[in-house]
Amino acid sequence: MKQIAKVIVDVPAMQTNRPYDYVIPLNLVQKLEIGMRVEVPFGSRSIQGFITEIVDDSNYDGELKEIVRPLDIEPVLTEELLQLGKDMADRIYSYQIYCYQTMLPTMLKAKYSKEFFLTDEIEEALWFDLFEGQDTLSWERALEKGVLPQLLDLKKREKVDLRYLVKNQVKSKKIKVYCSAMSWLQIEEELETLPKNASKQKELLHALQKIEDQWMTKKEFQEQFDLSAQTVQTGVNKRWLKEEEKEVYRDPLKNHHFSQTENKQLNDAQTEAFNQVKEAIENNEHHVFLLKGVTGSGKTEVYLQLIGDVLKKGKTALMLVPEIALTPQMVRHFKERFGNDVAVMHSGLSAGEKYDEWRKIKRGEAHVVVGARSSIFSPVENLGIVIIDEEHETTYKQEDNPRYHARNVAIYRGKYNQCPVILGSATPSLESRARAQKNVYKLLELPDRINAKAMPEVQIVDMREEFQENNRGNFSRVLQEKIQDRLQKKEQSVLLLNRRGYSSFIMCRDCGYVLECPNCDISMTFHMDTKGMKCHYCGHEKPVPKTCPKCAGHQFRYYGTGTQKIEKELNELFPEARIIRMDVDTTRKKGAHEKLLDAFGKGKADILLGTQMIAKGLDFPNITLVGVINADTSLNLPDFRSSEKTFQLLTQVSGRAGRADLVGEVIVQTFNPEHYAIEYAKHHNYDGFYRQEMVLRHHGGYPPYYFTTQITVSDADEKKAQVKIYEINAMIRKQMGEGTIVLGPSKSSIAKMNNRYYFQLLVKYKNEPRLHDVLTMILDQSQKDNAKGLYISIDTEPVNFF
Ligand SMILES: Nc1ncnc2c1ncn2[C@@H]1O[C@H](COP(=O)(O)OP(=O)(O)OP(=O)(O)O)[C@@H](O)[C@H]1O
Ligand SMILES: [Zn+2]
Ligand SMILES: [Zn+2]
Repeated sequence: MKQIAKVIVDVPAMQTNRPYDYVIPLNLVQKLEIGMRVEVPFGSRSIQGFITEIVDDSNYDGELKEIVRPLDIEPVLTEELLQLGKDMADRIYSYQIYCYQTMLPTMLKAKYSKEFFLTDEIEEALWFDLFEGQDTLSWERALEKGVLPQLLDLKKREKVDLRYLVKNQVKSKKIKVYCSAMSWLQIEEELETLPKNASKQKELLHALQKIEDQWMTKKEFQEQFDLSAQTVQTGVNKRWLKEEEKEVYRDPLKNHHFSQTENKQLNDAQTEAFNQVKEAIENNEHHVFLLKGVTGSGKTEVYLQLIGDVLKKGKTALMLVPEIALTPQMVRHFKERFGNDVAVMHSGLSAGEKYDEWRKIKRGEAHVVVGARSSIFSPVENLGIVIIDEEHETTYKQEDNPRYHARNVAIYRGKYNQCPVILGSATPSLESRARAQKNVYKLLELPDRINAKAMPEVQIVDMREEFQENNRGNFSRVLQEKIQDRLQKKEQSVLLLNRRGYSSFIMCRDCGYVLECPNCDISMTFHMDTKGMKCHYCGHEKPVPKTCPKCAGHQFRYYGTGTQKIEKELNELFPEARIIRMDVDTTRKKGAHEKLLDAFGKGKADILLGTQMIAKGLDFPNITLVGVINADTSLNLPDFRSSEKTFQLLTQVSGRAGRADLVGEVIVQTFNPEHYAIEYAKHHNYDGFYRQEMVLRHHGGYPPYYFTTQITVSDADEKKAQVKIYEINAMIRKQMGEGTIVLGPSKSSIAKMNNRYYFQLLVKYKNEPRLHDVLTMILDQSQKDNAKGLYISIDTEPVNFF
């Protein structure tokens, strides 16, 4: 019987954003499944695609081409993910192919070679025929021999499997493991033959009697039985131990030891929150819960117990954490509770590690996924709960195409699986809080810290006064005193340098010239470590000029304060203090982030100085002082969310102080002490902030009162981009209803980037059912321009305004 596969092809364009029909070759009928990748002819070439549907008939009039070959032996996308990709592409004006590719680990996107391997015994004749007497068979060889259909059959019978080998030869990882080569009795005999003084070897033999047929690495052997490497090697040489190679998952946490933790006794507020969600789990009901709990209120424990509950039902759980909060401390909570049932996904993993974690999830070997934004696409089945911690974080929105928001994807998956979604935060986004107000989300609150611990006292320091009194440094006198005090008491301090919306640049003292990037419309940033200038948008680098390009003056002024400069100042003020600095420079190396935090946790430093990345998730008992060096920089951004972001940052970082027995204290230095974001943060008053900010948003016509969609046009030719944005502007204005506001067109605030010119338009609306069609049409019509290098991008609910 003839079968047709509908395939989304790897041609990201509006016209090709729909399935194409291909005939399934006869020998693959009944063997291909939806969600598999296939190679298909397209025009004159061969490309990759995803099967989204298999049908008996095609409406296509012309002659259909055949699928060239499958690229997988089992689906890489589930039915749910296929559907999600389709809906998502439409909602966020992207292409299905982009959405599907985003869902997969890089290893599956990269170029790869593949091999079949035996997982079970097969008939000898077949073994010789297919595998030529070997354990593995490369994919190419299988194609050459034309035996793919037979292999797929064997796969169905669970006799063979396929593994991917990346071009650069990162194979599945193998390690050597050892096991006793002798029976208990044989060992007894061996013991008799040993001389009296061979005590080490005897120890080894006794150890072997204990492990029986358990396989271990040499290292495990040494550690478990307290033996030296040499002794173990003797055992190998004497053939007391037999050796074997074992395929292992690359375990990014291999050096960590996790001891099992038990559920904590929940307090009243935790219990109440837990029960409400549990009810939804019991009834297989989809609800979105907003768990608003002050810092240190024990949100994590609630997540843990809910996940435990879901696992007991044989279901799976997705736990999202912002990338920078995905610290070992965070992961540890989950590993300690659920052990190997947890897969961890974040950008710090190598491609191989990510692929291995993904496979664990796909195969159902891990039921809990803890990860950053993109792990919302994990191929879990039978989903029982989705949790998004720190739900207010803007990094949950991807800024490149596909511009999805993990929160929306979470809700989609929650609906699809009829399971609850929890959005947790001490400082919920205004959008989420407002939805809870309208009962779209259910509000759950943890108003107090665990054990009724007090919130830390926050003191605001007016830096203008410091200035007037001739303190030109970055540390106010109070903050200096407090740091000194902590040093004496051997307690720890955390200092935050707010770098949001902030850059350091150099300016000519004589003429005021500021060095700008030649490709972009932005001043270049000065980097202390390399003593060079760099453009943050295109990466262009330059040495610091010796003379001013404009007036040939020799003197430059350095603006802005980097963490290095602050560290230097700290060193001068407190020569005896041990300082750990955490910023992009000190955390670039893999594992550095974790090492630094670990050292701080172990008390190897008195002060942790860092950027935003230290504001979250730290739960160290000895931190009693938090200092915010500059609260204001993020207040001055041309973004209607600048107050919200500042309030969130201050609240989060304050939350690091006094979480255990010691009382915590916070010093916030600012040039705007009367700003409401700072005032409310001082009093830990989220609700007050929420009310005032809502009034302002209402007046300004901003979210959550309005939806926003931003349209950006860019081209290497400024004129062309400008003409296009005016065209779009006219089209939109003509069709939009009353009450919809169109702002612009205007130059983007970074009007030139990487030698391309940017223009934008912002549409604000409450209810605009036609907008979607109009925008889709605009994208449709822009195909020709696209080929000539003019790009239109549409961002729904942008989170960063520049
Ligand atoms: N029911 C409980 N009994 C005792 N200790 C608890 C309980 N629940 C949580 N804790 C402990 O309280 C501390 C704070 O909890 P947790 O880190 O989960 O707070 P959080 O709400 O996630 O805070 P943040 O938003 O600041 O990250 C942790 O050390 C945790 O182990
Ligand atoms: Zn000059
Ligand atoms: Zn640049």
